[in-house]
This record gives sequence, structure tokens and C-alpha cells, in this order.
Amino acid sequence: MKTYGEGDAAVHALRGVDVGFEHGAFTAIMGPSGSGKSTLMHCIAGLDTATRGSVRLNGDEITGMGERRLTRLRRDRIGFIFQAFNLLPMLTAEQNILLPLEIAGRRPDWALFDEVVEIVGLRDRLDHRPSELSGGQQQRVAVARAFVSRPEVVFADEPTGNLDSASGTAVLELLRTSVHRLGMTAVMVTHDAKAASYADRAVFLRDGRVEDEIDAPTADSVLAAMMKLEG
Ligand SMILES: Nc1ncnc2c1ncn2[C@@H]1O[C@H](COP(=O)(O)OP(=O)(O)OP(=O)(O)O)[C@@H](O)[C@H]1O
Repeated sequence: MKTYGEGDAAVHALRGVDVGFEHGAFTAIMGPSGSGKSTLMHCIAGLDTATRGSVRLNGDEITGMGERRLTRLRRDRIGFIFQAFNLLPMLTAEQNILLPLEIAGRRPDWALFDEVVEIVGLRDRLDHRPSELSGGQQQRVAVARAFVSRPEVVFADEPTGNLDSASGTAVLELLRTSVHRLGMTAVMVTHDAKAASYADRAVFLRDGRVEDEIDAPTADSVLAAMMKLEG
């Protein structure tokens, strides 16, 4: 449960959401604007705290953790992909990919680095700075950065929101490939039915509640579920 504000001004952004994200799967969180998608992602990623209830990452309770422990948890156990790429402009693609590991004081797993770079197709762009890369390539750097530390879960918040349709499709394909080939776990917030169709499962929110879910979603089945939700 997540409530913003108090009394008459209280907004119940999440009400009794009970949802799990299976290891090794790529899950999409869908729902109309204001349904609580971002709030849910922020609560499960340790970016915000649920007002009541429990959030567990591989069995560890994160609700009630202080800011310092949450910062460490996000750094060591979670990968993030944002709509706005969030790369550092003065670093090369390779340096951007390795930065979270460096900050955590961890040595890269070079075999994994090579595999991730191959999946995202950036081998010949590793020395380029973000300004020398297209939007789609920058997001591929962000995908590589999220997976190269082998986090327990990768969260992607509207990862194709800033991309044209072809680059967006490429990013979704390699997100799915990364999850399946590397045996990792990802959760993506999106309002795009086509984007959700790349996931193994789509979970639908409305008014802060889980209203529906679909296994092996297609663009059509997601659109139908959205129509039902909004109708
Ligand atoms: N910091 C905040 N303070 C007060 N209310 C908030 C805050 N953040 C979100 N809300 C409210 O909580 C509800 C859920 O918002 P949330 O951003 O999680 O929805 P969303 O499904 O991600 O929407 P969108 O698709 O438009 O991004 C909305 O009614 C929103 O106005």
C-alpha cells in the first residue's frame, strides 16, 4: 500500500497490491496513466518506501530499510534502465557500462561483459561517447550497464519512451534476449501494448490495484486487456 499525502489530500496510489516477479522472467507492468505503475516500480526497486505492507527481494524484506541500506541494495543488487538513458557524457560507452561496478568496487566479470556487449551489438562502439551515439545505441549502452553486474533484477521504466519505433523494437528484443540468455530477471513499466508483447507476462494495474495479468502477451491480447480495463 502506498499513500501520498494525508487526510483529505491523501492519494492512494497503491491499494493492496500482491504481486510477485518470477526469477528468469521478463514482466511488463501496464495500466492507464495514474494507475500506479511508477509508484509500484519505485516501491519494489527501493527508490521509494511503501506506506504499509512488505516488499521482498529474494526473501529479504526491504520495507523499513534506511536510506543507506537502500542505496547499497540498489547499487549491489538492482539494475536500472530509464527512459532518458542517463549516461555520463564524458565517459565512453565501455566506461559507462562498467561505471556501476566501479562505484561498487567490484571487478567486472569479463566473460559476462563480452556476452552482454555482443547481445547489445556495441562491440565497435565501445570507445564512443554518448554524443557520438544514436538514441537507440545509447539505450543499448544503458541495457548493457544494467545487466553487466548480474543484478538480481533489472527495472526498466518506459525504456523505449524516447526512441523511434525501430530503435525501440531493437531495445525490447535485446532486453528479452538478455533476460533469457543470461538467465536474469527484468520488470518493465510501459504503457505501450507492443512493448509489453516482448515480455513473458504482463500485469495490469488500475486505480492502484492489480486487475488482470496475461502470460505470453501479444500486442492484441494486451490491447484487449487495456480496453477492458479502461471500458
Ligand atoms: N509524489 C507524489 N505525490 C502525490 N501524489 C503522487 C505522487 N506520485 C504519484 N502520485 C499519484 O499517485 C497515483 C499513481 O501515480 P503513478 O505515477 O504511479 O501512475 P503511473 O501509472 O505510473 O502513471 P503514468 O503512466 O502517467 O506515468 C496518481 O494519482 C498520481 O497523481
